[in-house]
Amino acid sequence: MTLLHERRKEKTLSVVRNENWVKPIYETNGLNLWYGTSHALKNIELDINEREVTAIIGPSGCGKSTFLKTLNRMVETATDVTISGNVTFKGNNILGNAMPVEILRSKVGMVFQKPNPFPKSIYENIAFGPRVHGIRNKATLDMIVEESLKKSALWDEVKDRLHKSAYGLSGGQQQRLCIARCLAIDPEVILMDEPTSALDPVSTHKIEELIHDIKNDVTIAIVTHNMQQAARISDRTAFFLNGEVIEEDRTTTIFNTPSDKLTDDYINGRFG
Ligand SMILES: Nc1ncnc2c1ncn2[C@@H]1O[C@H](COP(=O)(O)OP(=O)(O)OP(=O)(O)O)[C@@H](O)[C@H]1O
Repeated sequence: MTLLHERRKEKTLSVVRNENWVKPIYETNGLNLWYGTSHALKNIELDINEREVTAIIGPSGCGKSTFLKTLNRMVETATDVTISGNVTFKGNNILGNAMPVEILRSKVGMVFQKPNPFPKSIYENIAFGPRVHGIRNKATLDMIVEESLKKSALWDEVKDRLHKSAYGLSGGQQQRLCIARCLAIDPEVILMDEPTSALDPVSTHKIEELIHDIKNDVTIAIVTHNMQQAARISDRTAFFLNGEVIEEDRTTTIFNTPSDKLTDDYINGRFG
């Protein structure tokens, strides 16, 4: 039995005993993924707990983004991808069309490394998702736009230019706009793939504060190469290496007393 399997068993027992009770929103069991013949994810057993921030760390090419994208079915449908195992969202299997992509993505937002606002106004970027979900009333849309921009700490900076192009915003503001766009559909989860790697330290700090502010309402899984960032913002951390989860635990444990030497070596900069 691997360390992870032992941990899972321990966790199940502690849930049964109601100790350190956590509720996974995503559960992955025996998840394997191949790009052609290249085995990118190997027997992943990793939960994402509700209303926690889970950091996914590991060296380049170890499968972090592939895992994250699997959670909203972004890779599974690509040509030449083979996938096996289970991924459940709130107890329901999401793989193989078991849950339509539109339903899943109405609950799970995604933020990428490079901000990707639509070529529309700031207002229209935020109103787009709610409109797709059938909201037409202007007063309601105005309220959603304002609330989403306030939650993403952007309102004060853009309230006088809501109908100007989103492309006129700085990179950091665009990234907060993309987070606001996710928040506008009232998601249960936001998946973030290196959301600050293209940003300066001040913008990075604002995004980290934003993550801290919204984490009571929304579950966050974040891929990051920045160890300090993972330590600062996450509750749990999973360390990936060569397509496997080597170790996952409370972030304080991973950074202070990791169980696996590989984790220790990675977080202390001895490789990767
Ligand atoms: N579309 C694809 N087709 C073929 N191979 C892919 C594809 N996407 C990723 N891979 C391969 O799968 C492996 C995992 O890639 P992935 O992008 O998930 O790693 P990562 O840990 O996120 O890397 P990075 O930190 O550099 O972004 C790598 O070997 C990569 O080359």
